[in-house]
Amino acid sequence: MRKHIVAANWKMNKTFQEGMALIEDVYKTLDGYKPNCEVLICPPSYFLGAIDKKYCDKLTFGAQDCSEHTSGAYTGEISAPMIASTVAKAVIIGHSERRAYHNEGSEMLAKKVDQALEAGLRPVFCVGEKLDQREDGTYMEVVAKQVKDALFHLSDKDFAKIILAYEPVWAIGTGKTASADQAQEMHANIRKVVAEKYGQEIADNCTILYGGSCKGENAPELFAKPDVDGGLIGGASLEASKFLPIIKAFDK
Ligand SMILES: O=C(CO)COP(=O)(O)O
Repeated sequence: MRKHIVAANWKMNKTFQEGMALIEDVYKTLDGYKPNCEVLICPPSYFLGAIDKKYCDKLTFGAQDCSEHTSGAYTGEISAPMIASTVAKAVIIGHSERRAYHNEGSEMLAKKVDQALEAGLRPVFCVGEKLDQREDGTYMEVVAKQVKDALFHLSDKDFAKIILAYEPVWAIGTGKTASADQAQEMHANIRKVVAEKYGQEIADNCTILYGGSCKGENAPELFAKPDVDGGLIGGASLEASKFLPIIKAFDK
């Protein structure tokens, strides 16, 4: 059966001290409790080298982005091998905020995915339509194209390492969640697109997360859908007490 994951994307929030305290808080809330999902925390990259390995028995860690280059004169960039030299085991790639504010398109994202895989990191690859694409009815094609253009050069073996995250841009940080039916419709279509290229078994094993105003109140309904395998959580991951109910949504 495919893996269920609840992932935190802290984005550009928390000072170092606040971040370390939040990791400790999340860890403590899991004391004496075994989640029915993997709990993945993606803080700003500069935290990663300082995270104590003791947390890794309950939490996994990841970065929010990596460079498309391996090393060299790219001031301010952080490479996949650098990330992989810390506790991190995963990296978010193609978040809509990177696509929008840093002009990241499929060609660049394909290179980032290659870098991550080469370094032994699991890419959490984000896709999602904008509001006008939802409204004009092209959202299925838009998202299918994002998946194909950045990922379909991969071998079966490499594609099997990809975690997908469907994050409708209109639902991110807006308080407007996709309904569970809207998420299910999209996730099922993504799985179909993957199956057409990589076969049913790889598609059935592919974890597809939902992201966009996911919180404790709506997570149980979203995660109950057959093709929704967890969440990629922004705002509600910034406090342990708000994050825990999302993790617990898999207990229901
Ligand atoms: O972008 C997101 C996670 O990557 C979702 O953010 P919010 O949960 O704040 O809407």
